[in-house]
Amino acid sequence: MNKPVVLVAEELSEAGLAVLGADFEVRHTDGADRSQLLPALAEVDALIVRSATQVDAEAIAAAPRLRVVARAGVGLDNVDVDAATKAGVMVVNAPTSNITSAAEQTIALILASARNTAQAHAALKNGEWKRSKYTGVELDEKVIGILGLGKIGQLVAQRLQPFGVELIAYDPYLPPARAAQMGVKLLSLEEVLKQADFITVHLPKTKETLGLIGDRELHQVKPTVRIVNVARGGIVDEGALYSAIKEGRVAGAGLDVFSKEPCTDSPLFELDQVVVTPHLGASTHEAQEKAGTQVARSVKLALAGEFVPDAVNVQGGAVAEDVKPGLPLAEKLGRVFTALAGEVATKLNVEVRGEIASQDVRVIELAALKGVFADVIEEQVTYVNAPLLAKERGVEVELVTSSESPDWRNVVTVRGVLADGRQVSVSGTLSGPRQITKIVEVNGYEMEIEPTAHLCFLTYADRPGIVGVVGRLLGEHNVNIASMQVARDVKGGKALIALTVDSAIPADVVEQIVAEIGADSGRSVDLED
Ligand SMILES: NC(=O)C1=CN([C@@H]2O[C@H](COP(=O)(O)OP(=O)(O)OC[C@H]3O[C@@H](n4cnc5c(N)ncnc54)[C@H](O)[C@@H]3O)[C@@H](O)[C@H]2O)C=CC1
Ligand SMILES: O=C(O)C(=O)COP(=O)(O)O
Repeated sequence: MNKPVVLVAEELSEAGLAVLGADFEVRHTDGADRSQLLPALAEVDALIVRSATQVDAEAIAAAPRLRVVARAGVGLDNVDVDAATKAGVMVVNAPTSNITSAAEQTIALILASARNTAQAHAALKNGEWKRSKYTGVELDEKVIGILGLGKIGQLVAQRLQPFGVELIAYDPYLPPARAAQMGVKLLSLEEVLKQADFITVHLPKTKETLGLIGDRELHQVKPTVRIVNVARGGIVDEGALYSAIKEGRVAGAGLDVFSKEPCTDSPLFELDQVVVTPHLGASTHEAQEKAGTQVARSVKLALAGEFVPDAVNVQGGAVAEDVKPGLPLAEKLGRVFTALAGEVATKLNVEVRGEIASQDVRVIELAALKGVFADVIEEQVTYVNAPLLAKERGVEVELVTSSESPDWRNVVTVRGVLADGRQVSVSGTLSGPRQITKIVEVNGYEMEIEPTAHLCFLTYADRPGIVGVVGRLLGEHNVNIASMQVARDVKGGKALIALTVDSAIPADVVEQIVAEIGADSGRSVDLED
């Protein structure tokens, strides 16, 4: 069998490559070069990038086999997560891998900016001993304004505390009590701009944050303020920053990131008050080793079809061990449901009853949805896009849980209402020590059958002679019956035959059976080809 192909589009640590091991074919390309990237994507199952590769809708469309995009770092602004989700492609990052490195780089730039370290260094190496020109400022007793008090912002706050500073922050999504625990006062953006002697940016680049610190904001700051950006270029508008420094409205800046990268030519580089580094926040051996190994592990899990804790576009939390066996069961029930319904339901309930219901079972709902759409949609259906497919088709989905399960330890039911008001349901369980998958209910009829490769369900008016007719017709078409169960509500009422057979029953044979026994419905289900 061919090994899954992992395309590494930017530098990945040796440790990361080692985690991937020999089970994958690892290919390399230069992700920043579109003419290399796009053709290289044609056959890949996984793509690993850092910040220089644009994983946009065009790139995703160029990768029909792609199952996971892994960002060996934090920021996902170079990955079109919505386009990936639509295509059923999982997106993962390594959310803690480089945060210490980014925080340390921030401290370096704050201090370098306060003490003119880089400029003095360059001058001295150029033979100039200039002491008064490079007189700086202390951090002691200064007010530091942190924009974005998330993982990196918090590490920066911790590291600045011993300098004797006052910490304030702007982050409307963080509870003030959490900030207070860290000795940080949460304020409005305007207040932070007004009060801060240093401003350090730790926001993600989003529609809201792009240009957040622009001309208007830079007219509100103290003229002695120094601004450090180790987050993303463009959050602080570069043109506005240039004018503010030029006009003496801002004292200096430390920049690790730029609106367009690589950036080797910028008006900001002409200003002596500006110290710059070429996006080095995550460039330490430690961060790269962590980022590489974390994403390699995620890629392995994703390609093995397992739950990936760092996935950013899969709903639900971590999957408990005793919930995991329920996933293939729920997916099968979803497929049987759609085969029984013959159409996509307008309303779906995924019910989980029994011991596992006390856990987070949202992933069972996802698995059921994946099954529901698996045989009716051309594109790949995954845990990632299944909820989106339901939403696009206007299917209302609800997860119902209960710890009560009278007959079985755990039961999963997929129940739906069709456009004409009909109800369809199918329930299953994992039975015995070997956890054998069993269907235990179809449309209200109790039964116990194993959902093997080929199944058939017939509903009809209970009367003698039906089993014989079904057996004869299947025999005539060389379809061997593996098992058969008959269930009914009351004698002479509605009955259901559930069959497992050794080969797919052709559609015309099902029609013939339905016609001969006058069945209300006949549905064959093929879970494997
Ligand atoms: N220079 C470099 O090499 C590195 C840069 N980064 C950048 O740093 C950013 C922050 O990373 P983390 O702290 O790990 O992320 P995080 O998600 O832990 O923190 C971001 C914080 O920003 C806040 N926030 C989001 N949108 C906001 C808005 N519109 N207004 C105000 N606050 C908002 C959130 O509430 C959150 O607390 C990343 O998105 C990435 O772009 C990350 C690592 C290395
Ligand atoms: O992790 C991040 O968000 C970073 O900015 C680091 O980017 P990089 O992996 O060094 O290209």
